[in-house]
Amino acid sequence: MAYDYYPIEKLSVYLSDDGGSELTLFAFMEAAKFAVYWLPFCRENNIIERCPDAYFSSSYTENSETQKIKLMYESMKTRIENVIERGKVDEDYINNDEELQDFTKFSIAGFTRHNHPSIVQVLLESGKDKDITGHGMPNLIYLSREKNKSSPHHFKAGALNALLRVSGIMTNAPIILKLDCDMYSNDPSTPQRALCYFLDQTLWPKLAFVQFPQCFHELNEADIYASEMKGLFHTNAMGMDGLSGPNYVGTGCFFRRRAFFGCPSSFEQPKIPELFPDHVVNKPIQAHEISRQAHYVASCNYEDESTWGSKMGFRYGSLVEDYYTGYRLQCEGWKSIFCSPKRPAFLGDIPISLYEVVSQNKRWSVGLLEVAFSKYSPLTFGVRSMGFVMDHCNAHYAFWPIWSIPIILYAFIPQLTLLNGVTIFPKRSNVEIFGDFEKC
Ligand SMILES: O=c1ccn([C@@H]2O[C@H](COP(=O)(O)OP(=O)(O)O[C@H]3O[C@H](CO)[C@@H](O)[C@H](O)[C@H]3O)[C@@H](O)[C@H]2O)c(=O)[nH]1
Ligand SMILES: [Mn+2]
Repeated sequence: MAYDYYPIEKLSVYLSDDGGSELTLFAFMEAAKFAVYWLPFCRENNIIERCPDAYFSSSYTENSETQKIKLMYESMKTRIENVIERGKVDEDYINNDEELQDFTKFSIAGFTRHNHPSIVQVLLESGKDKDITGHGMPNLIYLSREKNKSSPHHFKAGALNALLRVSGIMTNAPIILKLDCDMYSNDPSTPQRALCYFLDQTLWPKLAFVQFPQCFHELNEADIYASEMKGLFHTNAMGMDGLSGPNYVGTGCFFRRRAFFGCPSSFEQPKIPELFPDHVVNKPIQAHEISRQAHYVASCNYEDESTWGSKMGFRYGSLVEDYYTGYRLQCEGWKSIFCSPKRPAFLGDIPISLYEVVSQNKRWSVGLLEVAFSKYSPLTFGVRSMGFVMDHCNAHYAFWPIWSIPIILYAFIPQLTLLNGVTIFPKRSNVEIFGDFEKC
């Protein structure tokens, strides 16, 4: 919300809560109340570190103003932590009837994270809500899509498609930033950087997304599990940027809304005209009609008999919806750009325990193999759609899990042969080639 973006009223922040938790809604209500102080504070003091947590742990100038806002931030944090500890939002944390009504939606009979109606909650409305200096605030909207056990939810890709549609109904901005909940924005000028590419007339017709690298904070010095993934997020992306562009890596990526509706030359029509990417919303986001439609497009059966997940939106069928979606967009002829400024645009959390690393790698491996052995495999489909070199880059990812076989063999066989006295590596004297090298 604190981006350097003018006019700020054109910015809308959507939060997807796939867990359907009143605690998350409470945290966001608190964040909205704090934001009316924090945004003018950042603007007037030219703060670069706009994530409050990062700002207060940096070496900032202490004065009465910073002390006051820090106190506010700390008390907000304590309130949220208390609510999380209790596991529910008690009455003493609810300020008025309106808030009470919002929270009762979570206490209807049978409400669980896997089974509940869709909840769309406008926490801030641009044009109406102002900060303490009278400047406008961006829109802030909470969404928990409908879930029930009989409809497939398609994990993160499903959540993102619901977000795409709800944001389409409410504001329908042509450019979308997708950010994971474990990342924060580290540079207030990032939207300008991305927009420079989108506004370039030579790139525009085929440009689908601008990807920033995933960078992490709190990396331990040795990074013993090699979680920084420099090869994946930096080196390979830079190379692919010289071809059709990098892959989408799930977060820190600016998309053009149009890219989710078919290839550059043919448009895939959504069911309702309000979801067309060029539709201009001319009703306030709290209007009854908008709210009704937002609930409708966030419902479980909205996608029935539609091409959402196959030809439209984020693609279903792989646990790595990011790789799969980026790859399919490139197959359709879309291009992408890699933007890696000196100051990281986003910073995120990294898995730090062995258990987390193993489960992340397992998830990625299963997801990549799902693509490798699907009808859209880079070996068959990709190579025809994007040419050999670009496809080779994508195939390198899809078949990456197969590396585990030689690595496991290499990890065990030398020890086993050593214990059993078997020689597997050639003896130096047995190999002619060494002799030849020596002669050289
Ligand atoms: O059913 C789900 C599962 C996940 N998420 C969200 O997905 C995001 C990423 O999940 P995380 O646990 O952080 O996974 P990572 O392994 O760190 O994610 C990497 O790998 C994922 C799969 O390729 C990508 O989606 C991520 O963007 C990428 O950072 C989070 O914001 C979650 O809230 C959902 O919304 N619904
Ligand atoms: Mn993550």
